[in-house]
Formats: sequence, C-alpha cells, structure tokens
Amino acid sequence: MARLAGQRFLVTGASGQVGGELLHTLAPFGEVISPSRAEMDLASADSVRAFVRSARPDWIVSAGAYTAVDKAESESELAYAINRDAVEVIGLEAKAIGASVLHFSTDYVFNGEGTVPWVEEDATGPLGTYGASKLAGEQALLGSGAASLIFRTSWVYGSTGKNFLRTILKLAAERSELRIVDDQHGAPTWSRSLAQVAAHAIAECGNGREAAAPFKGIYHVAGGGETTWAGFAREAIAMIQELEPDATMAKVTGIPSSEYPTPAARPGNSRLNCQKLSRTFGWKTAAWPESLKLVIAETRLPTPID
Ligand SMILES: NC(=O)C1=CN([C@@H]2O[C@H](COP(=O)(O)OP(=O)(O)OC[C@H]3O[C@@H](n4cnc5c(N)ncnc54)[C@H](OP(=O)(O)O)[C@@H]3O)[C@@H](O)[C@H]2O)C=CC1
Ligand SMILES: Cc1cn([C@H]2C[C@H](O)[C@@H](COP(=O)(O)OP(=O)(O)O[C@H]3O[C@@H](C)C(=O)[C@@H](O)[C@H]3O)O2)c(=O)[nH]c1=O
Ligand SMILES: [Mg+2]
Repeated sequence: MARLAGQRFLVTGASGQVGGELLHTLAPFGEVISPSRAEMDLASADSVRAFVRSARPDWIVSAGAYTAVDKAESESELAYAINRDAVEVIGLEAKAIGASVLHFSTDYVFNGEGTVPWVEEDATGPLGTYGASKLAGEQALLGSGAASLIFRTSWVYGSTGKNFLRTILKLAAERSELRIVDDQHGAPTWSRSLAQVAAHAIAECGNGREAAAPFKGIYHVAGGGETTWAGFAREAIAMIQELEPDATMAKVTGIPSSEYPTPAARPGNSRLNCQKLSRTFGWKTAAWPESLKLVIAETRLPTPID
C-alpha cells in the first residue's frame, strides 16, 4: 500500500451511515473536515462551492445524499439538487484545485432485469427518481473532468443510522409476523466495510494532485454473496435468536413485491459484480452474513453507563 499521510479530506454526509464510518477510517491519513448541514448545504450549489473553496481539500469523499427512495417521487427537485447538482459542483471545484473525489452511488441505477450480477459497463435504467438522480450525479461527476472514483453499492446497513436491518429488528420485536419481499435479489453491505475499502482505495491512489486519475471510473462494491430482503431479515432474526434464545421475534413470510406496493419500484436484480474492485485494488468484501454477525453483536452490546 502506498504511504499516505498529511491529506486534507472533506467528507460530506458525515452524520450518515457511511460518512460516520469514514471519519474513523480516514483519520490515520490526515485531517478530516466534516461540515454540518448548516456549514455546507448540499441542496445549495452556492453553499457547496463556497465550502469547497474555503476548505481546499486534497480529497472530497462524497457520502452525503438524498436517500429517501419513496419520498424522492414527490420531492424530485430536492433529490436532483442534492444527488446531481451538488455532485457536479463538487466535481468542478475538485477539478479546479486538483483534488480527487470518491463518490458513492447505488444499485438503483439499474432496471433490475435478469439474474446476472451487473458489471460497471452495463446499461443503466433506473426505475425511480432516487436512482435516476443518483445516475445523473454519476454522469455529472464523470463529466466534470475531476479525478474521481465512484463506488456503486447496495443495501447499506450498520448498527446505527436509518437502515432496513434496524427497521426490521424493531418490528420483529413488536410483531409476530413480518411480510417481506422475497423477489428483490442483492447483497447487504456494511457501512463500515465501505468506509474501509474507501480508505484502502484512497491510500492506493497515493499523494499528489489528481491522485485518483489513473483509477478514474465506476466500481461496484457490495457485501459478498447474495440474498433477498426477506432472506436478510430471516438471517438477522436467526442470529439474534442464537444470541438470545428467549427473545420472541417475528416469523418472516416472503412475499412478492406486488404485495408490498411502494411509491418507487425497486429493482428485482440488484446483484453487483465486484470483480473490477478486487482486480484494481486487491480488495474482496466479506460475505454478507459474516458482516451481519459483527453488526448484530454490535447492536446487542449493553448501553454504556455514563
Ligand atoms: N443507504 C443505502 O442503502 C445505500 C446508500 N447508497 C449511497 O451511499 C451514500 C451514503 O449513504 P448513507 O450513508 O446510507 O446515507 P444516509 O441517508 O445515512 O446519510 C445521508 C447523509 O447526507 C446528508 N444530507 C442529506 N441532505 C443534505 C443536505 N441538504 N445538506 C447536507 N447534508 C445532507 C445527511 O445529513 P443529515 O443527517 O443532516 O440528514 C446524512 O449525513 C449515498 O450516496 C447513497 O446514495 C448506495 C446504495 C445503498
Ligand atoms: C419494512 C419492510 C420493507 N419491505 C421491503 C420494501 C423494499 O422493497 C425493501 C427494502 O426496504 P427499504 O425501504 O428499507 O429499502 P430502500 O429504501 O429501498 O433501500 C435502498 O436505499 C437506497 C438509499 C439504496 O441506494 C438501495 O441500495 C437500497 O438500500 O423491503 C417489506 O417487504 N416489508 C417490510 O416490512
Ligand atoms: Mg429507505
């Protein structure tokens, strides 16, 4: 691994799942600047531009996003402002100062057809506004000419923040049955794994202006293996029951997506082929149940006494 030190990182979305983990994984490599929403509002291009100009980072790690998939259908303007326009400004400002960008995108850029894991070159076809706005962000960033890496990931979860796992564990403790879609296939991805591979890739790029330039492009990054949302929920509940045999938890009934109508359609095939990442950066993400086990253990830790 290249020796990386003394870098200035601007991390957006630091109060989110991935951004929060990035604060830890980037810290060994330099200074991490993580503006609050009041200091840098991603919905305002002027605010983003001004903050990047004052911070003058070596890297912008772009984990901030509009992530409310269903709400995006009725808030399309805001979704595009954050997921496309802010990303374009980040790219243009990075280009102007020779900074590199690491940005996160989503499996929801695909139309979900077929069963074969998507590769980076596959045609996109988002089914909803969130996916479309994220795709527009990818295109804007690549078009800005900035030295940029785009990590497309899927089904991000962790022991904190807003995610499917935490929703399901809460519901499973309250109800006797959970009806969960069993025809959307993909891989859950631990927020911490993403932050680790992001730091690793950044270190591989090394120091200097436009350090990411030789690696510019899109990379798929997801937990190893595959499941469905129902499979993910079942495994999580089984792991809790193994730790706590007396816990009463809901039984999971798999249902077709047609029985769980939502404002935004989700892809049936969200599988991401992550071989380009492993070829380029020598990184293989752990199998999703292995990460889930660590996260479940973390969610069950006793609350510290303060
Ligand atoms: N979550 C998932 O399942 C997946 C996520 N991704 C992508 O990964 C990246 C990280 O996602 P994740 O960490 O889960 O997202 P979260 O929803 O956990 O966090 C989003 C972050 O963006 C910030 N943000 C939203 N709007 C604004 C705004 N107007 N100004 C400033 N900050 C804002 C939030 O701040 P605040 O706390 O103030 O709201 C929060 O810090 C995103 O690009 C997302 O599209 C890709 C695939 C799956
Ligand atoms: C809570 C619940 C959800 N579901 C379904 C709805 C949906 O199809 C699926 C997942 O639900 P969620 O709404 O949590 O997931 P969703 O918000 O669609 O998650 C997505 O977020 C964005 C940000 C991404 O980029 C994607 O990779 C993906 O992680 O599970 C059930 O079938 N039963 C339930 O009880
Ligand atoms: Mg959601």
